[in-house]
Amino acid sequence: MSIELDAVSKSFGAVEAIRNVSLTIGQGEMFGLIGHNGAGKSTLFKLMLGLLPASAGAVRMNGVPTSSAQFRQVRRRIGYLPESFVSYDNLSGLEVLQLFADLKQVARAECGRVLRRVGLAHAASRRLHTYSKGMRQRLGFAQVLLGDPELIFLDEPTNGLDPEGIADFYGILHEAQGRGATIVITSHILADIQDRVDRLVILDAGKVAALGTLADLRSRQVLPSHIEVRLPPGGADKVGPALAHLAGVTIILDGEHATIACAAALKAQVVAALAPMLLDVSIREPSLEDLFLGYGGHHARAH
Ligand SMILES: Nc1ncnc2c1ncn2[C@@H]1O[C@H](COP(=O)(O)OP(=O)(O)OP(=O)(O)O)[C@@H](O)[C@H]1O
Repeated sequence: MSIELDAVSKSFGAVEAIRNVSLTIGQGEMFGLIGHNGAGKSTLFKLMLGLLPASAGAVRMNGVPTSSAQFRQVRRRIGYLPESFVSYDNLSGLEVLQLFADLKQVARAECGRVLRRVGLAHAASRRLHTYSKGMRQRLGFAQVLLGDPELIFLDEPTNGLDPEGIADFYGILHEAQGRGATIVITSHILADIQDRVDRLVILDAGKVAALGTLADLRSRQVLPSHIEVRLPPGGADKVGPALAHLAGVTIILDGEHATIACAAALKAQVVAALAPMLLDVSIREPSLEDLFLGYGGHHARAH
């Protein structure tokens, strides 16, 4: 399913939570939504789900406006995991899932398969109050998967999951993507999302600060690459002279280690110039965290 936002704005009284956002998410895409606290991520999700009406502009799914009567039919094909998945503590995992199956008009027989898929088969008959945070999150994810949705919205889905849980989770998402599902995901764990989404948008105070693939975002911002080297005793003194012919290179010396920041286009020349004296070298490309801070995510530090 494709999603189209056409000049969408949303105000709550004087607060402009979303300002003139236009973007298209293609069918089968894994799309990331990044932004600091209060940037408007949850509001944008709710607008896309048709849970909130836009103050201006239009949201369409496969061409169907979320404000139209036909959207009820489209909504059946959507799976949604809210930021905090709360359910009935006195029910078992299986009972909770059966409740969701009934609400979604999906056969209850699907519940066992989905519980197995998220690794909860062993705990199906245990009451929810005995579940850990990660198990609850897995159950929330199981609820999303019921009925093989064509569009999956996940708000901070890896909260509470351990590294194995996160890997399982993305494995399942890739299966869904393989059968053509479109996936929209928010995360504060930037390192977690950066190698997994096809494209992403960075929201800043309700506006699109950046939109594209990670490579697009990196190339537009021209952030430096960092080359970290280990040198033999006395090597540090030779780094400056060896790189003197290259413009725009910053060198930080720390004993036998040096970090050289330079434009991506200069990496090979820096390494070649230092090659005779290198004991070890590693290159760190700008991370999503670096991009996020550069595109306005610095506000996140205040929270
Ligand atoms: N129902 C509401 N009434 C009034 N203001 C709201 C409402 N919902 C959101 N806002 C405001 O809209 C802005 C965007 O909030 P939103 O929850 O979308 O941000 P977010 O990016 O999801 O933040 P977080 O990362 O903290 O969950 C904030 O200033 C928030 O206070």
